[in-house]
Amino acid sequence: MSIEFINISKKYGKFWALKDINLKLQKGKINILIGTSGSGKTTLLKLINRLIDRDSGEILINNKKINDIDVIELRKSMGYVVQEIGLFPHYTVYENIAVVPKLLKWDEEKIKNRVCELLEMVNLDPERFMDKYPRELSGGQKQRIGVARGLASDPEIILMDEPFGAIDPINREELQNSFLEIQKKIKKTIVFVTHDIREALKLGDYITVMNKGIIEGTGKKEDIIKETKNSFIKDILGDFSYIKYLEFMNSDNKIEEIKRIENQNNVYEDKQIVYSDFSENYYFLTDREEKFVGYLKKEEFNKNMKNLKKDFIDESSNLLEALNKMIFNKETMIPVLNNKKLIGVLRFESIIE
Ligand SMILES: Nc1ncnc2c1ncn2[C@@H]1O[C@H](COP(=O)(O)OP(=O)(O)OP(=O)(O)O)[C@@H](O)[C@H]1O
Repeated sequence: MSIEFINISKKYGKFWALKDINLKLQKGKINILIGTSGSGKTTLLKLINRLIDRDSGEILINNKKINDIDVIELRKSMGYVVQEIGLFPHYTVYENIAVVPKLLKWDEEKIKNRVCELLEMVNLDPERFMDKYPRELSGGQKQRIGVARGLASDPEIILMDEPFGAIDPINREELQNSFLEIQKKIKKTIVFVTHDIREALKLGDYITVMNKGIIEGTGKKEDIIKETKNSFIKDILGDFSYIKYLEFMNSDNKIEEIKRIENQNNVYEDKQIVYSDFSENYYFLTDREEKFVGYLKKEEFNKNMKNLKKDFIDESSNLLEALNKMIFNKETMIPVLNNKKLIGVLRFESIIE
């Protein structure tokens, strides 16, 4: 579901918390709102589920004005995860997660299945945790329950206000990783407030940078990273050099195809298949199941297999890992695997383009 803000303004007394905001958030993506303290991020987020009402302008969800939707229905249709977690202390983990499904009058069997599924999704054993009370959980575990609760009714939109803000760095990293794994499966429209640039770059597909109630810039993460004109955005990015950003980007659309060299079959060992890159600088060997074995420069092929290089990156690796391996191997490309199978190569040129 897309979310669109049209000429949205919000005043607290005489103070303009949001000034004429025009913004479209992307369906099925993680949309980050980042900015300095007091820039209006939380206000913008809470306008979406009408915890706060706008003074002027319209917010559209799937082209429908949210002020035309019953406010309770609107809230039931969205997940909401906040930093303070807000778990009910006298409810068990099960009861906390089941709040919205119960409001939606799901039958008990369906709720139970959903709670178990969600606990597994956030890496907590349902048997062990279902009947615990919030006071029996660590901060990181509570936050996982908070995320599970936000996802409970399988809403299309999930609003997250610094959900990992209060967690120590190690647990935070782990939670962010699980969250990315979950989002890969569920592909929800997520609006995620943070003031942590690392978190924004790690999690965001799209990033909106806010400052004093206005939007300084919005766009795909890759484009925000390359921003050179807006000094506020440059300041937010801080002393991150381009090489550091590579850690937050993956090889997605940069993988180059390879071609199978039919007549080279069995040249080396009868169990292997040969591929090359399109410019035929390298030859790649796989076994009969197409599992990667190694690669060589073309001129070395058939000569000396002891020079066979075995390094590769996984499709999900970030570009910094890829670059590291290239430098280590003194090569300008690295094979890319998915599930041990060779799917292409990544070149140095495509990292810097
Ligand atoms: N209920 C309120 N009454 C008066 N002023 C408010 C109220 N809520 C927020 N503000 C002010 O509006 C501005 C924007 O607040 P908001 O919470 O949206 O900022 P934020 O970007 O989320 O900040 P932070 O990162 O510190 O949470 C701030 O200056 C804040 O003091």
